[in-house]
Amino acid sequence: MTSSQKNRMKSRYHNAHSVSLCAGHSGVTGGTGFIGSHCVVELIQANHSVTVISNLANSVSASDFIDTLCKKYCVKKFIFSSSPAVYGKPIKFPIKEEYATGVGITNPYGKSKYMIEKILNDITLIDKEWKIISLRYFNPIGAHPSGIIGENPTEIPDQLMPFIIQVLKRKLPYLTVFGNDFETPDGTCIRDYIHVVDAARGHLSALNRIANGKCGGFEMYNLGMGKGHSVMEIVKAMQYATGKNIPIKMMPRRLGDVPCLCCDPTLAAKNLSWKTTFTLEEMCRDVFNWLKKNPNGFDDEEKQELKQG
Ligand SMILES: CC(=O)N[C@H]1[C@@H](OP(=O)(O)OP(=O)(O)OC[C@H]2O[C@@H](n3ccc(=O)[nH]c3=O)[C@H](O)[C@@H]2O)O[C@H](CO)[C@H](O)[C@@H]1O
Repeated sequence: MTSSQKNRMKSRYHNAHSVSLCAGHSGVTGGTGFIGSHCVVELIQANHSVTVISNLANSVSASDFIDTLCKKYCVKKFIFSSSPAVYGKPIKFPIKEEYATGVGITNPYGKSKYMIEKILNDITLIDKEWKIISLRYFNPIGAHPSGIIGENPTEIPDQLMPFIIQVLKRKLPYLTVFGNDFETPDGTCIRDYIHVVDAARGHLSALNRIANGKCGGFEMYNLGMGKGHSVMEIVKAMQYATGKNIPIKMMPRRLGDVPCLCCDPTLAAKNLSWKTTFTLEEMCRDVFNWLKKNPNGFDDEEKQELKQG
């Protein structure tokens, strides 16, 4: 991997973790791209092998994206980075793609994902040239097993694993556990965690489906292990992987958190020939490996590269 390729992967990782999962797709044939979360947009432009990454936060709406960017670059086939948040507060588990979306969504993030999915679905109904796969990936954690790419939180993170990383780095004194009174075995929320490499593989599988002409229009897939782990199980697994104590402080529930989000990944297995390959232990192992190799995140490497000119 050249240094510029590595930098591109890194910048995607910094922009939004969902977009980072797209790393390594620049070899994909033209006309295919991704819309990541937080309005980070990547287009892989037909024939020119040009990757345009624009952080368009707050400056572009979904309809602007379609009307201007997609039409301008002739991109009618892409992967949309969606979220299980579109399911709102599901009543049945594990969650299947056919379950209702849009009902009881507890946060604006989930609402925007839901609305964009609806717009994209409509587009594929009107114009059959559009082929869009929406990937609802559950909770991606981990790092590349090489230890070259990993999560590098710079501020106080909102999400669980980045927060634990900051505690392990002693940048934060303890992990705040949001609620231990949920209707789950240990009272803490259950999520379906997947390794970032599995999530990246899911993108490749989805791209292959589109490239092979098998995508019927707008399709959506759950990317998850099909097995949930509670916040306390994640803490214990990280303690085991690192051999370090992770201090915790119990706090009230966080607004919008649902007790359990755990998927049925059968459809992805059937249509995308995709399933997870990493265990929770391996996710934690790779986070720790990344941390050991990069105690200052990307900072040291960037300084080194600057020195070398
Ligand atoms: C509301 C929201 O934006 N949901 C997104 C968030 O899901 P989640 O809200 O499930 O992810 P998260 O990592 O923020 O939280 C996971 C679990 O850990 C708990 N927790 C989290 C942080 C912390 O400091 N302490 C703590 O206890 C939290 O209450 C939850 O039960 O991220 C996912 C990807 O990773 C998806 O993109 C979800 O759509």
